[in-house]
Order: sequence, then C-alpha cells, then structure tokens
Amino acid sequence: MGFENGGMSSLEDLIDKAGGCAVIDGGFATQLESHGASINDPLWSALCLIKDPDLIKKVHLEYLEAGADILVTSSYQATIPGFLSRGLSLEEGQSLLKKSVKLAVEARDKFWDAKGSVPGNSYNRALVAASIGSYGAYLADGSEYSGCYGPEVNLDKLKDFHRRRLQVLVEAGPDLLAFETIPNKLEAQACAELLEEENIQIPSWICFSSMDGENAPSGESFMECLDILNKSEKVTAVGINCAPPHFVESLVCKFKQLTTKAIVVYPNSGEIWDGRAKKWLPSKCFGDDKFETVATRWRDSGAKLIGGCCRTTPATIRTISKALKEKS
Ligand SMILES: C[S+](C)CC[C@H](N)C(=O)O
Ligand SMILES: N[C@@H](CCS)C(=O)O
Ligand SMILES: [Zn+2]
Repeated sequence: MGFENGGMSSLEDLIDKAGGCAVIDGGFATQLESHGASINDPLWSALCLIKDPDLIKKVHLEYLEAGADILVTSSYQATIPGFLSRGLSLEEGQSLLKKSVKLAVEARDKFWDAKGSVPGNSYNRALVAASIGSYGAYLADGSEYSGCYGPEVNLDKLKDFHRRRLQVLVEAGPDLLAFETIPNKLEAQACAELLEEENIQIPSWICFSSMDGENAPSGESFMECLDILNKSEKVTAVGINCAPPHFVESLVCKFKQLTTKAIVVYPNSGEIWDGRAKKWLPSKCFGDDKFETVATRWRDSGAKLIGGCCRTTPATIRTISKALKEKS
C-alpha cells in the first residue's frame, strides 16, 4: 500500500481504523462562501484567517460532523509573500499560518471530546493535514490548472517559495502535510526535495490536478511526475485533487500501475474554474447521489483516501462517508 517508511504510521492507523479507506473533508473555500464569506481576493480562502477565524473553525466542525476523518487546513492560499504584499509583517504572516493549523486542531479536539466517547459513535479521531497550495494558487491567475509558470520559474525558485511556509506549518504541529493542485513535474520535484532537505517527519501527500483526465495540467505524463515522487521516502501518498470526478476512476487505475504509494483522490464537483473571471463555470457536474456509487468504485480500484475538493460540501462528504463505511 505504500507505507513502507518509518514514522509514517498515524495515517496508516487512521486508514485501518476507517476500514481500509479514510474520508477527507470537502471544499473548504466553497463552504466558507456558502456561509457568506467574500473571498474574491488574491488571498482567496486565506482571507478568512484575517477576517473571520471563527468561521474557519465552524466549517471544520461541519466537515467532522459529516464524517471526515481528515481535515485540510485553511492555508491553501496562505503564503508569506501573499501576506507581505497585503502589508502584514513577516511575524504576522507566520502567525496566521500557525493559526490555520491551530483552528483545525481545536475543532478536531472539541469534536472528539464531545463525540469520541459516545458509545456506538461512528467517528474516528480525525487527523489535521496542513494544506500547501501550489505556486499557481498563490499567483491567483488560474495557473494551478495550466502548469504554465513561465521560463523564469525554476526548481530553486519553487523551493524558495515553499520552504518557509512548510517550516512554519510543520512547527505548528499538524498530523500530516497536503500538497494540493500541483500542476507540473517541476513543482512536484520541488516539494519532494524540500521534504528531504527539511527532514520532515510527518506523512505527506502530493496531489495533482488534471484537465484532460490523463496527464498533469502541464501536459506532462503522470508516469514522469510519479517517477520522481516514487524515489522519495518522505512522500507517503500521491493522487489527484480538484479535477473533475468523472476522470477519477481511470486515474486511480493509472496511478495503481505507476506507484506503490497510497493513492488519494478528492475531486471537485466537475465545475470548471475561470481564473480570469474568478468564478466556477457549470460543466458536467456530479450530484451527491453519484458520489455514493463512485466513491466505492474508487475505493475498490485502490484509493486509500477519498474526499471532495472545490464545490463539494458537507453533504457530499456525508454521502461518501456513509457509502464507504457501509460497504467496507
Ligand atoms: C482552487 S482555485 C479555485 C483557487 C483560487 C485561485 N488560486 C485564485 O486565486 O484565483
Ligand atoms: N483545500 C482547498 C483546495 C482548493 S483547490 C479548498 O478546499 O478550498
Ligand atoms: Zn479545489
């Protein structure tokens, strides 16, 4: 399954407790917006770390209630350069990053204190995954779905971009790291090399988006991308996030052939992000009822971690959790 590495047992234990496949939460920014948050901003969902941290906690609690075994923090588009360009100091930016982990840990502990000891409850004590969005997410120009970073962006630049945030998030004590919507091989390599260089001791997953259902958004094959990640002992799981759900089954099968690492999938609803207009365009959408069937198929094809990304909601996660728990 891909847990051959030492020190990575928290995730493996959770997957075992969850019956062989653990449930990740759903669209985080989506749920902030459904509560009225306005995030049309270069910081996107990370704006709420400044404006409304209580809402962040509320959304985490809603996903726990829905059956999520893993909470992904609000740090997807929280970056030090992003906070600096908003006029915050380095210390303030770092403190907001730490706060993203703290809010999720507090929600997890509150929920577990209330529900964990109730006889017959169907919950697991959730893990907190610190979200690390791609460089393209920080650029806020939709390039997490194209992988086009331009010729001046090289390996060192990507590592420099990710390094301090990674260090600060790890210092805050999450259970794992979630690299999200990585669109090309170069950034996957940068993330894997950083995990080695920083000697990270918690599990991590690295997830790619995909626009064609076969390759990374850059057009590079997943064989090339996974070749690099397979060589790293620090990468615990690999997979797909924020790609349309109708691509997922064949991608799980493809990944099964390309890696022995655990496979993680949390697609969006099928809507397409218009990076210029900053809105979701309707497209082949999956309703929650469809997630019931497909989640078990993804599990049966080999996925070990399943959840939802943008435009999925607690109702989606409730459906997935119920389907996986019933049929495990
Ligand atoms: C996952 S996308 C919808 C996040 C938002 C994007 N990085 C932007 O700022 O436009
Ligand atoms: N964890 C982020 C991912 C965006 S692609 C969110 O759910 O908002
Ligand atoms: Zn998404």
